[in-house]
Amino acid sequence: MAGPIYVAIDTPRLDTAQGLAVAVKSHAGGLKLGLEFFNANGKDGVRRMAERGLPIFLDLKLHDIPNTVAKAIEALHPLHPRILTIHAGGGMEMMKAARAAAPAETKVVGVTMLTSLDQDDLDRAGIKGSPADYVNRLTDNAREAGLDGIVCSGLEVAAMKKQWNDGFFVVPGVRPEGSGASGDQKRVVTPRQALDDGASVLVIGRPITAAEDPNAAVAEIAATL
Ligand SMILES: O=c1ccn([C@@H]2O[C@H](COP(=O)(O)O)[C@@H](O)[C@H]2O)c(=O)[nH]1
Repeated sequence: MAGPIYVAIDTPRLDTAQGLAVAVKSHAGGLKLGLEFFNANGKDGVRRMAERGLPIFLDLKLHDIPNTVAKAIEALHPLHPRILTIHAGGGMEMMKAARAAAPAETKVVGVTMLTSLDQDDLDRAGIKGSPADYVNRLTDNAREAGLDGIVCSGLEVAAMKKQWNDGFFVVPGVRPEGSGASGDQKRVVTPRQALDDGASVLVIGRPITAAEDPNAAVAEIAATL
């Protein structure tokens, strides 16, 4: 892997996505494609992005019954994603089915608590305890189910790494020092902090893709790591 930064290419436009891939290529470790891109461009779009030569992280956050998730993952086999997300809240059987359905070379990681949520969101959902407690419970389940790792915020990654040393930790909600408002992200840390605390991969989107010069933006972030 060239580096820990996976750039979130969140656009429905294939030409824009390809332009961004070219712009960030020398400092990115991979490209993260999510629902916005996948729903607009499908598997062919993913193949076109893979032609750029960077590993592909398919962030589809699958969340359904075990059979449906397993079949959905089988349908993605031809794409050979390096990383694939499911929701850790989908239950033990679903996570086991997901891991079993994915190729060995794909890291299957469980989204614990979205970085756009905070304590208030947990309270409203009737979930007891703090974000740290909730992430901890779901991480234990993901590990027991045989997943490769989890998605969590940089606020939790140090504690999760401590208890799961060889886990694979994907950290979104990353904002460079002094980048101002964090928008819809509520649990946010800097790239340096996330990496120091044990992140395997940093997912960074808008601070790079919305910059006037995405290449300069990713280079600047990479220089802090
Ligand atoms: O908990 C999560 C899980 C996934 N994401 C995804 O990461 C990127 C973040 O983009 P930014 O522009 O850097 O905020 C985006 O694609 C999300 O779908 C997340 O943010 N939090």
